[in-house]
Amino acid sequence: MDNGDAILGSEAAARDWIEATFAPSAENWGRLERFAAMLVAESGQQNLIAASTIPILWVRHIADSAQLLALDRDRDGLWLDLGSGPGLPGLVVALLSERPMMLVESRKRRCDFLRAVVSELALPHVEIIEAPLERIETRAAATISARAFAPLDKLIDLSARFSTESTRWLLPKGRNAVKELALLPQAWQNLFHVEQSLTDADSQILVGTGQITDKKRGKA
Ligand SMILES: C[S@@+](CC[C@H](N)C(=O)[O-])C[C@H]1O[C@@H](n2cnc3c(N)ncnc32)[C@H](O)[C@@H]1O
Repeated sequence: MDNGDAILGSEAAARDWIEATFAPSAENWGRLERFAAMLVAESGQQNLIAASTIPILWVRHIADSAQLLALDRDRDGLWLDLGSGPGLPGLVVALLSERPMMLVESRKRRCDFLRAVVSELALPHVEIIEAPLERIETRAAATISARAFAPLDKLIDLSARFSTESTRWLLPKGRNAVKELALLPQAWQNLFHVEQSLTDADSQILVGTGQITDKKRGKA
């Protein structure tokens, strides 16, 4: 992916991009369609996605999530999705790859939805942790994603303990990506670069590699 790639401007373009990029089997396409339908249906019951985004679900949520997997291809190991909500991006990634996926979400009702999807779509590689991130056991994550979870500084404070030297950070940050990055200590900034979002011309994704420690913040 580079800045020359076109922005996905329609639902058809989003589906085509997913097809071309991940070549999902017919069974996995069916699962992805089912997840999309469950997401729309459940949005009538609880506040999962903005109603205005339902007509553009494949661009705004499905491809927007899938593009993170495209930034982390050919790697394996635990993927930790923080503040997963209805499974964005975590469940989309889990539907397009076999990476072990851990979804961390503190709200019970959202976790009920996640459990319903995992059960109906039979996704044994997905684990749902219903708890505040602050309270979960530390484990080494190969990839950490977080979409609309917290301001960058807070997000990193909460999640640094899951990182190792090889952790890939995938943090969609909308139009404030560069500004938020600039507020971090320089040594932390150095781990990241900025990728253009494929789904929104105004949005960017912070992509990083490495362990974040207090030493890099400048503390002893
Ligand atoms: C704005 S939503 C975004 C959900 C999803 N990532 C998306 O992009 O649609 C943020 C989610 O983070 C969850 N959350 C907030 N603080 C949390 C914490 N400390 N630990 C775990 N989940 C948290 C909320 O319950 C909510 O579902």
